[in-house]
Amino acid sequence: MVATFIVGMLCTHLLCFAVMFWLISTRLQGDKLGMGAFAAGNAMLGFAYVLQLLGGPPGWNAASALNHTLTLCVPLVYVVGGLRFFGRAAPLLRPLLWWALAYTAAQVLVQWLAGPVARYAMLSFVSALAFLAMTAAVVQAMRGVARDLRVEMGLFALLIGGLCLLNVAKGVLVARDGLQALDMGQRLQIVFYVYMTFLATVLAPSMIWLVLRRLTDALRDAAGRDPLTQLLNRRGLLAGLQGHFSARAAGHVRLLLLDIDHFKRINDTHGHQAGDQVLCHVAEALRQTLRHGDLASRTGGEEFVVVCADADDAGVMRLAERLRVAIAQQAVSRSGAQGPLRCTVTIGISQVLRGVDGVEAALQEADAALYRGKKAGRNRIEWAHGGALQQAAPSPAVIA
Ligand SMILES: Nc1nc2c(ncn2[C@@H]2O[C@H](COP(=O)(O)OP(=O)(O)OP(=O)(O)O)[C@@H](O)[C@H]2O)c(=O)[nH]1
Repeated sequence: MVATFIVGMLCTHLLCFAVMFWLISTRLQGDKLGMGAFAAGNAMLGFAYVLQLLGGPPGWNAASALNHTLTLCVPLVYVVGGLRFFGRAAPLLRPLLWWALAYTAAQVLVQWLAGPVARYAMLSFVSALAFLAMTAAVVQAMRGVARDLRVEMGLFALLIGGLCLLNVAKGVLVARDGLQALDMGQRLQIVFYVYMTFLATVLAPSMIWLVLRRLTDALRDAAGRDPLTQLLNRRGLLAGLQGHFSARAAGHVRLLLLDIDHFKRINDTHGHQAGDQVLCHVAEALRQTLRHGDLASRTGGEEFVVVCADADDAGVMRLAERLRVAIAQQAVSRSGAQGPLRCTVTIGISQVLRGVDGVEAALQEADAALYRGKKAGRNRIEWAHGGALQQAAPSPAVIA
């Protein structure tokens, strides 16, 4: 009676969360974060328990065979959901059909050759193997794709590992005591159902928490990025600087303010679309040239700010020069049969910055230096404390 009540609650729980996962997946556009697969997995497991409740005592019939196949398909469906959550394009329907067919055939064979006890023991041992593989996969993910979700993944590994052990114990009991070990009133069965209910109670809300985390991270990231170049915007730049200075071993930084030369002329001569391509070209040059730990942002129309971390004067100068040359030398990639287009930048470098409080002042210093560079002929680098350290080779700002 107690076991029947627990399994009834478990079914309700699994089916309710199946509906919730499905509803979430319908609200997500593009990346569904595996919610469709998790909904299917919950629905299949819930249906398997409904079959168990309605099917009566263990034995060989269609409901029991379907129950076993469904139960064994669920780990596969959850694995596919997990892969999709982490951005892998994992197919579901075809592998699921093959797996269901293979396991149903194995059931018929084992039932025919060794009888029902062997078939039930097989379900427990194969389930244990599947959960062992899932635990190993979750632990592996903690070192790779799920590095930012270590705590959550650790909890999942622990819970799925427990399920693996319970299945081993159940398989051993079935092999030793026969089908009576599966009586719903047996102690291990009750422990099993309570554990499953606990899992369903903990794992389903955890999944929703993970989706929420992913969505809020994506929102924060989008709010801090420039949609055209995918570099940070001003808000992202400030957040990046805050992150840098809040680290215990944070060193000083310098700000490099880059402004594309005669950008208005590029727009006027080649059109706004070409202007946008030039902006993307500069952004790409920044991405390719900067070191890990430096930050690149587009803070205004044709204005970029680079944060150069922990470098001495010579290092900052080398970086600025590499940027200037990279932008000037590579032609802007343009669609269609248009001729090559090049651009140059003028760069102003701020004094050393040791905390976020000084950002506005540092930007003003870099801006004043940049202004001097523009006045002095463009395509050059100027320090905030005066004096051009690099006189650029004269080159036309735009060669069309
Ligand atoms: N294509 C494109 N143009 C933009 C964007 N944002 C601002 N602009 C244009 O950038 C131009 C900036 O021109 P100016 O500030 O006069 O500067 P400049 O022509 O680069 O001259 P110097 O900086 O003195 O070399 C303006 O024509 C803006 O319309 C954008 O997102 N895309």
